[in-house]
Amino acid sequence: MLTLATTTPGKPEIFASLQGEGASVGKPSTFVRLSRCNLACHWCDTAYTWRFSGDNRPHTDGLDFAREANQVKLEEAEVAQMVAALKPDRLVLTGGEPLLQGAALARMVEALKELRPEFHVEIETNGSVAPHPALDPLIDQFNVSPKLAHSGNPASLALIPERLAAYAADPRAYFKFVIAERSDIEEVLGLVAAHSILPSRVFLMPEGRDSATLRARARWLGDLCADHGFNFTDRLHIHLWGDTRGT
Ligand SMILES: C[S@@+](CC[C@H](N)C(=O)[O-])C[C@H]1O[C@@H](n2cnc3c(N)ncnc32)[C@H](O)[C@@H]1O
Ligand SMILES: Nc1nc2[nH]cc(C(=O)O)c2c(=O)[nH]1
Ligand code: SF4
Ligand SMILES: [Mg+2]
Repeated sequence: MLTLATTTPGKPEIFASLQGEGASVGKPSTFVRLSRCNLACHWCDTAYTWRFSGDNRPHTDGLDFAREANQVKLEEAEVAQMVAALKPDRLVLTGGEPLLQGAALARMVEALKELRPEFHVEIETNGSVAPHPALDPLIDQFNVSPKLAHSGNPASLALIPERLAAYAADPRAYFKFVIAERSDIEEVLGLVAAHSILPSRVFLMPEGRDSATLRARARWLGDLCADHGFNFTDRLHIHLWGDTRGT
C-alpha cells in the first residue's frame, strides 16, 4: 500500500501538469504526491502532507491538518493504473518525502512500466533518505533538494554527508537549493566544496509561494547564479496556477 496526499478528502493527489522546477522544467509530467515527511521545513508549501493535528514539530503558521482528510491509502497497482491513464510519459514522484515509502514505490513503478514501459521517472527528495535498493535502479532522475539552515531543520537531520556525496557522484542526480537570502549562497558553496558537487548539477531556486515573492528574489538570485556558474530555476507552476494543490 502507498499512503498518498489528497487534493480533496479521499481523492489521491495524482495529477498531470508541467514539471515546474529544475532540469526538466516545462515538461508534461504526471505527479504522484505521497504523504509524510521526516523533516519540517517551516516554509514548506505542502505541509498538509506531514503536519497533522497533534504533530508537535515546529511551525509558525498555526495550521493543523486532519490526518484523515489529507491522506489516502491505495494499492500500488491501482496507483500505477491511475498514472498510466493520464497523457504524460514522465512521472514525478514527490510528497512529503517520497523515499520514506521506497519499497512500495518500487512495486508501483514496476507495475507502471508493465503498462507503459516508455516512462521517464523522476523523484523529488530532500536528500536525507537513502533510496530503497529496489527503487534506486528504477529512477532516471533524482531532483535532490537538501535543506539549508533557513528551513529550520537541524543539519544533523537534513544534511547527511554520505547521502550528499552519493548523489554528487550519481550522474542521474541534480541538486536544487531553495534560497531565501543572498547569504544562503555561503552554505551552498560550503556543501558544493565539501561533497565535490559539480556546479553544472546545481540549481538555485527562490523560496516563495506566490509570483511577487518569487520575482523579487529572482532579480538578485539570477545574478548570484551567473556569478557562481549555477543554474537558476524558477517555480513555473506557481506563476501559472498559484499555490494550488494538484497543479
Ligand atoms: C514539497 S517538496 C517534496 C519533496 C521533498 N520533500 C523535497 O523537499 O525535496 C518539493 C520541492 O518544493 C520545494 N519547496 C517546498 N516549499 C517551498 C517554498 N516555500 N519555496 C520554494 N521551494 C519550496 C522543496 O525544496 C522541494 O524542492
Ligand atoms: N507543477 C509542479 N511541479 C513541481 N515540481 C516539483 C514539485 C513538488 O512539489 O515536488 C512540483 C509541484 O508541486 N508542481
Ligand atoms: S523536506 Fe520537502 S516535504 Fe518535507 S518539509 Fe521540507 S519541503 Fe516539505
Ligand atoms: Mg510542489
